[in-house]
Amino acid sequence: MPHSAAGDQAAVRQMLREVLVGREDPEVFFAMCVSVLGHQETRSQFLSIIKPLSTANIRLHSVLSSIYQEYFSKMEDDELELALALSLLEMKDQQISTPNQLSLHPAVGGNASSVLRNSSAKSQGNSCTQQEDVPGREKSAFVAQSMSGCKENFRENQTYKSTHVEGVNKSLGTSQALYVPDPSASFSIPNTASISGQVMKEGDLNLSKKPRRSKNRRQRRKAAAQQIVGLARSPSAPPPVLLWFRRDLRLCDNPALIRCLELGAPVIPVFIWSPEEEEGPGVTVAMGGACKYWLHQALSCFCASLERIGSRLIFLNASGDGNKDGSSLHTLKTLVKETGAQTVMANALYEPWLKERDDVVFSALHKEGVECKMFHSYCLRDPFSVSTEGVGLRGIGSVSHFMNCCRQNPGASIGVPLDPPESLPSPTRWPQGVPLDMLGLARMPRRKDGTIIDWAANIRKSWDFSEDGAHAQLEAFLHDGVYRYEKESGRADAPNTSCLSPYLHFGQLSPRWLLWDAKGAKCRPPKFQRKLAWRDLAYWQLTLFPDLPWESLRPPYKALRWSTDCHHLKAWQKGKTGYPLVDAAMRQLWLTGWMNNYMRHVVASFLIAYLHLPWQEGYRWFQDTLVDADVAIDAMMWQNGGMCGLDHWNFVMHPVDAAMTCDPYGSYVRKWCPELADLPDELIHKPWKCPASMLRRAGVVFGQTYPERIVTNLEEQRSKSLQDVALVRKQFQQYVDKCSGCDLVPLPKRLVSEALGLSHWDGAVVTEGKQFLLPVITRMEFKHQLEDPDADAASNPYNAVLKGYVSRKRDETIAFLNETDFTASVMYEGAQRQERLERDYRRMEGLPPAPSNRGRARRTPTAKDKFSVIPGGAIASRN
Ligand SMILES: Cc1cc2nc3c(=O)[nH]c(=O)nc-3n(C[C@H](O)[C@H](O)[C@H](O)COP(=O)(O)OP(=O)(O)OC[C@H]3O[C@@H](n4cnc5c(N)ncnc54)[C@H](O)[C@@H]3O)c2cc1C
Repeated sequence: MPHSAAGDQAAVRQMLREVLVGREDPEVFFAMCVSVLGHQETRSQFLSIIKPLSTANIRLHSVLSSIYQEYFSKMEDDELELALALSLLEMKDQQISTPNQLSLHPAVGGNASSVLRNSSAKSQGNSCTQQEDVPGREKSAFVAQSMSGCKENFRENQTYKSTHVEGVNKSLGTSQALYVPDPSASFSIPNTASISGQVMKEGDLNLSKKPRRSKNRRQRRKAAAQQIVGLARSPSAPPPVLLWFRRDLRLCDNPALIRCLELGAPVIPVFIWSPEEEEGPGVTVAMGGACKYWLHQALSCFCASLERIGSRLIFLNASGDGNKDGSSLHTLKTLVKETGAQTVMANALYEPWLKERDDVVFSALHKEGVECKMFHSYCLRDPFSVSTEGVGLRGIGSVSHFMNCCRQNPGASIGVPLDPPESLPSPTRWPQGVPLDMLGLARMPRRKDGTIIDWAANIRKSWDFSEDGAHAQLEAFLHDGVYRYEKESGRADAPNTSCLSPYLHFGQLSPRWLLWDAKGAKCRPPKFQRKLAWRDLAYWQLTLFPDLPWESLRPPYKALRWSTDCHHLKAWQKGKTGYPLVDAAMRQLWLTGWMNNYMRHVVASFLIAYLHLPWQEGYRWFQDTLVDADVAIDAMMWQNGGMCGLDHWNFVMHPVDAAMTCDPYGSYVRKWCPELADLPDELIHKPWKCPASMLRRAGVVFGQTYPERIVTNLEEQRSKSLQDVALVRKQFQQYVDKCSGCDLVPLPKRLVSEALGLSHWDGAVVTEGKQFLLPVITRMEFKHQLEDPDADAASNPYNAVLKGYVSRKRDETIAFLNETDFTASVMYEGAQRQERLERDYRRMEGLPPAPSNRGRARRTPTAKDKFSVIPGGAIASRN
């Protein structure tokens, strides 16, 4: 495709429209202009290109003008240095391009650096169609793509969707439709990350890098362009930057990482292991066994990713040799001295004790002349900036209230996900770290005979711990599970949820990236998108109530009579309660480090409402065994389940009724409790109802092959739980609102200030020790129970035990089925015996098998299937 200046300008205008609709950043756009038009032409034409904006979008016009001014106000010297750096880069690039590649694609002669430096270089006749065929030559393809008026190829390659935006086109003086790129469009990008005056290493050009999903290409182009801007701004070799990785183990959408690149300095990625700091002041079990194991694997994968882009990850143990105070601050100070770094960058964490640690570290380093920058990316909203202003406190704790707060006080925009860098400039000398194994994250216990107990073998089999694994999981979900998410995310027997929680927890996937992809997917269940709001809500609550992981928020509930039966606790932990659904879930947790949300509700209800064990026990076990154990989410959920959080679960899951809904054919139970595999579907969730002959045939012996139930009278247990709550509410009436009957919770100072309309906490108004009490969401059955604390649960009209069926009619049917299930099971057994005899007879006589009885064939569950519907009412609408 011949090159034309008109074509270049058209491509630039096209990009400008992208900026206007917010799909591209002004800085990126400017960098594109430089690469497409060249230095001189950008200098002479840029202002006229953006002129239409001076009336249509004054703000954007002024942003672009100032970028232009800043760039061209650089002194001659800077430009010379930049040119030198780029030509070194170009030389190196040519050296490592194999002759094969060049001869295969003779038309591809230039690269981004030469184009940047000299606009004439771009006229070497690149073709858009060549881009995918040129391994390691993406720079040229990128330039070709953005230039030459190659609109046809441009569209062809990118599957553009036509979206007409009249006003915008008008302001750009064109009648053309505005094209919005399909997120799945493919782009090639330049390999340009280097620092001025520093020769790139081979690894920096990343020729061998596994191509990422095509969906990312547009964004990768953006990051690369940002690097161009960075290059232009940092002409001399600066001291290295310490990039402090914590729970942001990813290359994609990592603001601190991209910001480092923009500085144009060598980057030293470090990871500091400091378990005491992680744990914080209370009992958080912030890094349980499964999490540590995941972290170890994730660090190993991330280290490999960094190596692929020419860098590495330095591991440091805060309490290692020579670091007596065992702090991250001490470790960083030492590192600053050793490397001469003058900047430290990181992405923020929001656990209050970690934020406090970070504040201390950054202010101490700052005092020593080190520039420190913290970026936000762990949640969609910075939890410290979410405010109730304009919304009030009514309904606090619910996700709807939280979303209202975010809507009312939007704060900084969520923005567009950032692309991964293609390379990372490395320092001339790396500091010394320790091997990853030395952090002791994946250390396994040993038996007396010295052999290792590899408890993580199944976890290893179940997960891909890498960032690529996260993206593959996301993609798989958006192609399949997402279509069933809205109605069937509660199914235990089908993978209908995203299984992304550990990746989100360790920052291998950013919530913004997830949101962006979920919004771009064909099927966008609002329920799924709300899940990310739940996640943010948990962090917000933790910032408001730092005691969340260990102390009940509702004061009376601290006095609840909890059971101390450690046998029950052990049985629950090991999946030996005698209730197949609970056992299956707890065994899945132990073996894989995960279970879905519905199952977490089931086992939590069982622990709290039926075993009366304190919610903190559940929280701690989850923290130790979940690979996604997250102090904020786990604590919020267990507090709510434990009846003392800001919100109440308005339901209790019955271990058998829930099973009929989430595992109607028993396949989930068969998988995790194989000793029950031969029981029929109808009775697999209640083996104690099986006739002895059936148990015998299935090889089930209670107390031997499968445990006896640890509690038998569930209704009685439930009533006791309800009565206990009524008792403490009666005892601590000062925490029950007389008008509404709701529980009252002491408000944290931050919320008091907001309620009083103070923009900052004012010590003079909100005095220490003075409690402000707020009525919070309270279960109807608790309010009712207060009238007659000794009444049993069955007589409470608001009884929160979910039957697992949507309508009353269904409930009645099931009640009937429950009553008759023994008779039914005996009849079923008779029919099966008949079938077996017939089968044996035919086999003996050499007859073909009997044609299958169509009426009996197992149906594939559908949305209309009574078992396919997750419980309605409370849980469906609340999640
Ligand atoms: C008692 C209990 C304890 C829990 N402990 C944790 C925990 O330690 N860590 C954890 O990540 N989740 C926890 N959850 C929430 C939820 O069960 C998991 O996030 C979910 O099962 C993870 O699977 P997924 O990625 O397939 O979820 P999806 O349904 O696909 O949701 C996508 C993402 O949204 C977020 N999310 C989903 N549900 C919730 C929720 N209720 N609250 C906050 N964020 C949510 C998670 O990050 C999840 O990965 C807990 C739930 C309960 C009932």
